[in-house]
Amino acid sequence: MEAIPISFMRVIEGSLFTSTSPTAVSYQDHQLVCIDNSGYIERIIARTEPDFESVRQAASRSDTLVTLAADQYILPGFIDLHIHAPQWPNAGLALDRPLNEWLDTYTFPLEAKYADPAFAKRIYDALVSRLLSNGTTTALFFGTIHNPANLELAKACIRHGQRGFIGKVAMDNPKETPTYYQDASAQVAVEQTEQFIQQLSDLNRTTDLKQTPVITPRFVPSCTPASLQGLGDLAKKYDLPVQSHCSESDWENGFALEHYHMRDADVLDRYGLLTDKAVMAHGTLLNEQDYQLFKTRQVAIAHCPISNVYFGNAVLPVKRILHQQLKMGLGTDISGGYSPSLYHNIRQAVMSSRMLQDGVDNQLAADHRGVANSAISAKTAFYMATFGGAESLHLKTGKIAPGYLADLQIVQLSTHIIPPDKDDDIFDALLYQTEEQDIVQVYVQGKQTKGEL
Ligand SMILES: Nc1nc2[nH]cnc2c(=O)[nH]1
Repeated sequence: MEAIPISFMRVIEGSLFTSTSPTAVSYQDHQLVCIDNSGYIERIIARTEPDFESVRQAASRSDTLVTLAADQYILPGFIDLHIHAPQWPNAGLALDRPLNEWLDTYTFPLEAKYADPAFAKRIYDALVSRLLSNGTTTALFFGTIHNPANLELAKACIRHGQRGFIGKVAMDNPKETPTYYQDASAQVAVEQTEQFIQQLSDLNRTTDLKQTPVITPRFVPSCTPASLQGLGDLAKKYDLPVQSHCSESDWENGFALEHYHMRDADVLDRYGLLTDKAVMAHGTLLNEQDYQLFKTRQVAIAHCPISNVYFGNAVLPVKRILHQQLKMGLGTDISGGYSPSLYHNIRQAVMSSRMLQDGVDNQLAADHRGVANSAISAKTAFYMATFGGAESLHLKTGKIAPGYLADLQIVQLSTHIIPPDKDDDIFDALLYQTEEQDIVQVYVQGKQTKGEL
């Protein structure tokens, strides 16, 4: 009996790299990545398998075959685990100011402009397409306090084909937020968060690419105990992800100690905001006790290495934290970080970790200068940008394997006149050299969002 040909939505023929652990990457030469009609990878067929040729020919006949050039590679799409969508127009501005001054003079005045949904639509359209163009297939976004603008962000994600996790920002503490940009009360902050949950649920009825609402207390200083409590209750009621900033700076750490006589993480925990679906940005000043709390609650950390150079007051000890098996992904933190590219953040994560290991004060003896055993490899940074982020968001993506969502980027290694021949060298060259123009195609749930359509 003749085998019934299986029809795939798309078949991509090429070589791929995917993480297998926080320190290892697998290279698979010349495969067929077969994507089913729901956007999942159904099979990966090696050239040595008996039906490689028949599947390839069937895909070619049905015009669903994409064949890569010899210098192109398939990588998982990246997950930006911390990004402030409204801050995109400020990328690169005022990074020499301290965090609280930067917020007051640059960030809050810009975010207040999103009271105008037309302004929001213009910026969010530009941002979402730029992120996809940089290989980011999923993003965990902070929005603003305004729901019409937050809905524009969700609609931009759907229009361009990006998976968004989106938070209506809650900030109701009148002492730490400007009158022109604050929730009128804790009740308003919580009610509008709940309203946004309903609005996204309605919007999701119109699309296969679901957008997820996220409970988003900006950070402890901008919220009152009443809003923190109300938001913790909502997270439980709807079983939703939570995002906030935690121990990002000495100032933020000091605020919790002064006002609550507790550590920043303990304040969030008191109000039920540290859950297994919580993602806390930065954490540069978390201590060993905080790591234990995060481990117990299964909280993830969004490491934002470029931003941390400006606002973090310390280098996050990524290797130590991953060693304790905490979940961790990578974020751009636009506009605390100036770049929309997770490639740039991968590089900075490696560089910062090496500076942590060697130390920075040249007047100290070598054995007192740094923190031993801190350097991470590009493989570890890649793991965070892919599988680490996916795991933090409970998503079946970030890996190229059967059963995973086909969120993929096709990258061209065009910069080397003499291309490296070892897999490890090709991988490093890709991570260190890729810029936006080298990402030739991007797929989210198997649907193409960048490249010739
Ligand atoms: N980096 C950063 N930290 C914050 N803490 C509170 N708000 C912000 C923000 O917008 N960016």
